[in-house]
Amino acid sequence: MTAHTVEYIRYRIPEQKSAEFLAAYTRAAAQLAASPHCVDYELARCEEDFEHYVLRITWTSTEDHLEGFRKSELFPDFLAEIRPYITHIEEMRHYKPTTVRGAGASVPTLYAWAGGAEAFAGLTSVFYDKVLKDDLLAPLFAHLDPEHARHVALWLGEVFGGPRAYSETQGGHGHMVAKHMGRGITEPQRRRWVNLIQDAADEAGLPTDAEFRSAFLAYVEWGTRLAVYFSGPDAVAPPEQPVPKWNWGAAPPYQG
Ligand code: HEM
Repeated sequence: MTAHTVEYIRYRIPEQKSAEFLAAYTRAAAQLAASPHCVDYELARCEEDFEHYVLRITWTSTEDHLEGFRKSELFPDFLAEIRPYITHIEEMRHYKPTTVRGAGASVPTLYAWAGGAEAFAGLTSVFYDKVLKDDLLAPLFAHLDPEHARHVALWLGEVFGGPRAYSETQGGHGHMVAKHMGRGITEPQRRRWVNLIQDAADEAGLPTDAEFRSAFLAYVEWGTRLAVYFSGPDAVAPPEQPVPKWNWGAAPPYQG
């Protein structure tokens, strides 16, 4: 369960009022957009019956909606726009999302886009060949488990939307974090890791499109900075949590 609350407001608006209703909500939406308590909103119109509309507003919590937004200086302007339509409301209630949620397959995962398990196995094989020849990194990996490259490939595959292979065979997020603890990774070593994995991505033939590589690098930046933190003297092991999931972010794949 997330803390977020989804408010659904169902309207039945007579056809002759629909243009002014939409215009009023277009203006009222400015107050939602300005509210730190509002996560997102969407007004949808029924395709089968044009008089039906559903407004979905995700609030940071029910209390934030009722005590935050409704008592904020944004609310009077919001209410002034929508007041004429209050009598047309058929339902206005708060809902809590359940665990049944997810994304469909209309956008391929980064894992599928990269080429699946084989692509990540190729990447980490090239990468650790480089690591073991590298002056800054080789000392850190002096006692490398021969299975290491394969484990990291499973990890990356899971992070990028592939099967839960690392969680199911290696022990999940906590196990991966523990592998870095006490290793005292320095910033120059982290940066070298970042550089070498990008060289390896080129050599292993991972896709070179801007969208894939920017998402890939964003994860590598995030993950390596966490690795440095967890390897340091002040690290506190996190509570057990699922392997992070990385997605395309602001630039989804170009599917011309
Ligand atoms: C996105 C960044 C990173 C990822 C995804 C990653 C992934 C992993 C994983 C999955 C393991 C455990 C392997 C296993 O279960 O056998 C591991 C271990 C390790 N990682 Fe990382 N790592 C990252 C960053 C770094 C960096 C920046 C360094 C050092 C410069 C580093 C050094 C190590 C070392 C020394 C081990 C232990 C190897 C051994 O077992 O001997 N990692 N890493």
